Amino acid sequence: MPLQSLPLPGAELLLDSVFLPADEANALLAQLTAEAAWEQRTIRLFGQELPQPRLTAWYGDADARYTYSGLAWEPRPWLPALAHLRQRLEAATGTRYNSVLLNLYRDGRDSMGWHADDEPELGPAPAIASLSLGAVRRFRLRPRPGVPHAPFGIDLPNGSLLLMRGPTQQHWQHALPKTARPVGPRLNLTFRWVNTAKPG
Ligand SMILES: O=C(O)CCC(=O)C(=O)O
Ligand SMILES: [Fe+2]
Repeated sequence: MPLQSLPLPGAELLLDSVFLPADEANALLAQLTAEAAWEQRTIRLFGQELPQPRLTAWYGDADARYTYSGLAWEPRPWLPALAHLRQRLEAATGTRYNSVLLNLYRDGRDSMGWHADDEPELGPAPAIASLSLGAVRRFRLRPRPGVPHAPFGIDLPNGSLLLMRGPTQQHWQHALPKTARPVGPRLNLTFRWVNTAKPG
């Protein structure tokens, strides 16, 4: 299915809810859950070190170093399955990516808080290709001040591709809230282009 545009002011948001067929998405979920180098990193919040409520792993080209939520990330070399997905996503979205952040939400207690992917390394209008595997979770968006729109939510099913690009990060924040519903694991991959710092 082609990417469909979601009409949000000040955003360019496109969704293909069946980018990968279910059998392929299920196989990838199992493979990446087993193979990725998962870590539970800590974040500093109000002077406290707290474990992030999810597991993460970062893969990319060797020079794609990145600072995210105040944490420095050294990319691990591409796993074959991730390199293959990168090619497919580059073809489907017409954009290049040099890294991918994997987030594993083990159950409904795992989550990601409100943020925008607006780190300087991503540039002013980053294209971020977000592939979801496993349990359906609701992805929420809320406008930053000045954007006349109510908060917005979309369910991201197994195998779906959400593309955020253009001014989306400037005008909107997003989050993956916890849910009290009993849900299985969900693995999300966000492919990004990180501008690499050139020495000297
Ligand atoms: O899990 C998701 O759908 C969102 C992940 C996200 O926002 C991020 O990795 O920056
Ligand atoms: Fe994000």
